[in-house]
Amino acid sequence: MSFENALQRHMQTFNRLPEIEADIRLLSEQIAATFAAGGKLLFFGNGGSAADSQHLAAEFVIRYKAERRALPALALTVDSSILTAHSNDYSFDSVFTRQIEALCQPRDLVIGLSTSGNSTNVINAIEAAQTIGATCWAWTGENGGKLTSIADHLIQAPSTETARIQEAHIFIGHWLCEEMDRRLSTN
Ligand SMILES: O=C(CO)[C@@H](O)[C@H](O)[C@H](O)[C@H](O)COP(=O)(O)O
Ligand SMILES: [Zn+2]
Repeated sequence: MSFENALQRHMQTFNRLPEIEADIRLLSEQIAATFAAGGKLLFFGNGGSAADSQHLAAEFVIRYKAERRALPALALTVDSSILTAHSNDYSFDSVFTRQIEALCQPRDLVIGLSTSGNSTNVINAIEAAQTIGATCWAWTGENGGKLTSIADHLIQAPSTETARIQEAHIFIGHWLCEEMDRRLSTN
């Protein structure tokens, strides 16, 4: 794909983000309510979405732009001992499920990122979190895959291309951080 073509596809995806603005705003309200109630955010995904998970968890725990209190968020993609022990002894399909069982509480909000919507370890972890009673969001592409019929709520980035979907996901994540700064800023 040429540079111009990639940029055009990126712009097309971003121009369509207002189509899902209501979903993004609902998530923002739910995240604020989760923090207010003493709950935490749990992020997970594979590959680029694993990177997005830890990137966003860090923004909440450390800071985005404004000074505000530390916000509780965890990425289930970062502990190499947990990831390797579970995958070696059990299965990669349940690598996030085990951590959900250990860490997730009913008042938490779970965000599983999967551009295809079909990654088994993401699906299994969302189902485990639903059993616990947490609120479960899936961030996918516009097709949404299997997660469309499983997650409680969806952010369906308006593209079918993995890279463009990931670019939209990180934009949405940053806007959510922006919103938490606006609500909780102390300066
Ligand atoms: O970053 C990329 C592609 O841009 C890849 O690492 C990509 O995230 C991986 O292939 C993932 O395994 C794809 O999984 P998913 O998004 O379909 O759940
Ligand atoms: Zn990537």
